[in-house]
Formats: sequence, C-alpha cells, structure tokens
Amino acid sequence: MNPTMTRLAEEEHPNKAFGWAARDSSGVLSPFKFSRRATGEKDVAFKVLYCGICHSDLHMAKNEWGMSVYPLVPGHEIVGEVTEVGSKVQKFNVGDRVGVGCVVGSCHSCDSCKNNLENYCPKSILTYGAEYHDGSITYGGYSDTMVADEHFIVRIPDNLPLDVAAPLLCAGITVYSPLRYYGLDKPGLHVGVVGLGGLGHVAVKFAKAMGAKVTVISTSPSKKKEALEHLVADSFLVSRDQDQLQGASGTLDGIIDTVSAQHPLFPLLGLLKSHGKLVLVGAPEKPLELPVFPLLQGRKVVGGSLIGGMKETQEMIDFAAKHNVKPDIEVIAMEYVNTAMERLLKADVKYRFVIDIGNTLKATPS
Ligand SMILES: NC(=O)c1ccc[n+]([C@@H]2O[C@H](COP(=O)([O-])OP(=O)(O)OC[C@H]3O[C@@H](n4cnc5c(N)ncnc54)[C@H](O)[C@@H]3O)[C@@H](O)[C@H]2O)c1
Ligand SMILES: [Zn+2]
Repeated sequence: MNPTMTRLAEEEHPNKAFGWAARDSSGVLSPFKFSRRATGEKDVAFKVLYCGICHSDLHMAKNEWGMSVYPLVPGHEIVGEVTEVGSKVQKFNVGDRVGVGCVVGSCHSCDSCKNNLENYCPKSILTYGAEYHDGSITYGGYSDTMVADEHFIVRIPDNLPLDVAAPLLCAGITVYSPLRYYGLDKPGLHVGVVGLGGLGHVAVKFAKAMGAKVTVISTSPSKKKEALEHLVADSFLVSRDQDQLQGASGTLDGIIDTVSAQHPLFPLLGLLKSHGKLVLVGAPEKPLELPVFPLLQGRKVVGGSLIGGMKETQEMIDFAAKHNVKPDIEVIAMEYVNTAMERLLKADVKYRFVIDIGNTLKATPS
C-alpha cells in the first residue's frame, strides 16, 4: 500500500483506531491502523462489539461496483456500547446499546431528508469508503471503535442481543422498508422471497411477522426443508422447475428479490398476480434483462429499494424486538473474515456472519 495513504489514515484524526481493511480488488482483508475524529458536539462514539458481514461488503471489498476506495474497512451492520457523547447529544448516554447502519451523513435539507429518507439524499454519506463532511474517508465497522452523528445512531432494544441485532441494521431495514412502502405488509397477502441469504431469510421473518403468506423461491432444492420447517415459510419453489413455477403462476402479490448475481426475471414476473410488484433489493454488478410482455399483462410493477431512512430503521428494530424477528447468525472471530467472505460467495452460511469484534479484534503492537 501507498505509505502516504497509511500515514494519512493513521494521523489525520486524534483518536487511534484499528480494524481490518481490503487493500485492492482481491478483496483480501488484513489488519489496518487508522484514526477516528474526536467526538464532535453532536457525535456519539462507541466501542464496536459486533459487526455483520453483508454481501455488499464483499462487492465493495472487490470493487465490483467500481466505486471502492482503498484501503477499505467494510462493515455497516455495526453495534456496540457508547463510550462518549458530545455536549449537544440529546438522545444517547454513555453505556447505551447502539448501532450504525449504511449511512452516516446527509444534507438534512433536501426533500428526501425532510421526509426522513436520508438514504435517498443525493448527498448521503456511506458508512465506509465515502468522503465525510470534513473531507476524510469513512471507515466501517470491521474495527474497534466508531463515531457518528447522533442522527445516524439507532438504539438497540434491551431484549435484542447485540450480535443478533447487528444484521438488522442493513439486511433488516433493506427488506422491511420495501415490504412497507410497496404495501406488502398487510395480513393475508402472499409474498415471495427470492434468494435465501442474509437479506432473504430476514425478509421471510418480517413478512411472516406482518401476517403474510410467504413463498421462498430458490435455485437450490436443498433449502426447502430448512425454509419450511425452520423459517416457517408457507411454501417453497425451485426457480428452475418449470412445473412448480407453472403451478404457482399468478399467485403472488409481491416478491422481494435479494439475489446478488445475474438471474432471469421472467420466471418471477410470471408468479405475480395482476398488479403484483417485483421489488429488487439485490445489487448484481451486471444489469438484468427485463422482459416487457409479462409486465404489460396484468399491469405489473418492477421497483427497487435501498436500505431505509433513520426513522424507519429505528421503527424496524423496535418492530423486530416486539415481534421476535431475530436473524440467524454464525458468530465468527475477526481472523476468520477472509474465509467467511469465501463462504459467503458460495452461499455457505445460515444466514449471516457476524464478527465478534469485542472479543476477537486484537490490535497489533505498534
Ligand atoms: N438494496 C439495498 O439497500 C441492499 C442492502 C444490502 C444488500 N444489498 C444487496 O443484496 C444482495 C444480497 O445481499 P445478502 O447480504 O443477502 O447476500 P447473501 O450472499 O447472503 O444472499 C444472496 C442470495 O442470493 C443467492 N444467489 C446468488 N447468486 C444467485 C443466482 N445467480 N441465482 C439465484 N440465486 C442466487 C444466494 O444463494 C444467496 O441465497 C447483494 O447484492 C447485496 O449487495 C442491497
Ligand atoms: Zn449491507
């Protein structure tokens, strides 16, 4: 790595920090010393205890979206305990259990911000690999400490264990928000979920908690038993099985598509009722093909959704605590992160890796 970059990262702010960073598009992570800003008057600083591994971290570590800045410390499912608050912080105190998701800044004055949709602010600042207001680069939660404006801090309800809560900060809100916005949150509706990974399995849980009938659509028949018995989905379709798809055609009010790679939309559109909605939340690096005829027939809608605003993120986490929506996690040590990334790529995780930062991230002696 460029020695100037290393020095800058370590010295640009007063507070020493330590994490794991990707250095190039190989995506391989290794220990990295950097620094965090002093806790500003509206800032909340916290000790990071757990951080989930989102597939976006993998896309970003490997620069699959062409926007990565190295060294890149991923992680936007960050939870921990408050260590310091600025003089103008109103909602949080030292010792509180808190989290940060994908966004740490926005303009606070555009239409999106005024409508509690900071996630759609044109000037929103991502938790890692983005330029903060002060010109420095943001670093994510695969690190020992975090600092953020209190506006972007979420309170973790007492009855949610911190490690279990972590994935809600991205995976949770990413599926909760479209279920609400696209009106798929009404009891009795029939909702499909494509891709049974980190986002997908939480989508099943939220949709069930909202009273929907849930169909999991997956390429692998091996996930059927688990989906029906463990996640209590109502039905399961193998997306390559023409007979199964034919049998279920026109049955779904909406579909949440969480698939992380290129895949055909045609079979999914066929499953929708008239006026049904296919909502894409997965972010494949290459464009998908959109067949038009099945859209026209039945006035169907294809939409997208990106995480959620701060107000809704807090609402989602409170809803999860109340309705016992708990992600299924595999807690790992920091040193395991590269293996975890390889396994994530192979969909070999049930269903979210969460790094035990508090107990396993050890700073190397300087
Ligand atoms: N819209 C948003 O705000 C938002 C937020 C978080 C993540 N994402 C994106 O959502 C996607 C899923 O994230 P995740 O963390 O749940 O990932 P994940 O790896 O845990 O799950 C992805 C699922 O897609 C399945 N899959 C992969 N390739 C497939 C293919 N070609 N056909 C069918 N199924 C396939 C996998 O088996 C897996 O079940 C990623 O692209 C991620 O970047 C978007
Ligand atoms: Zn994410």
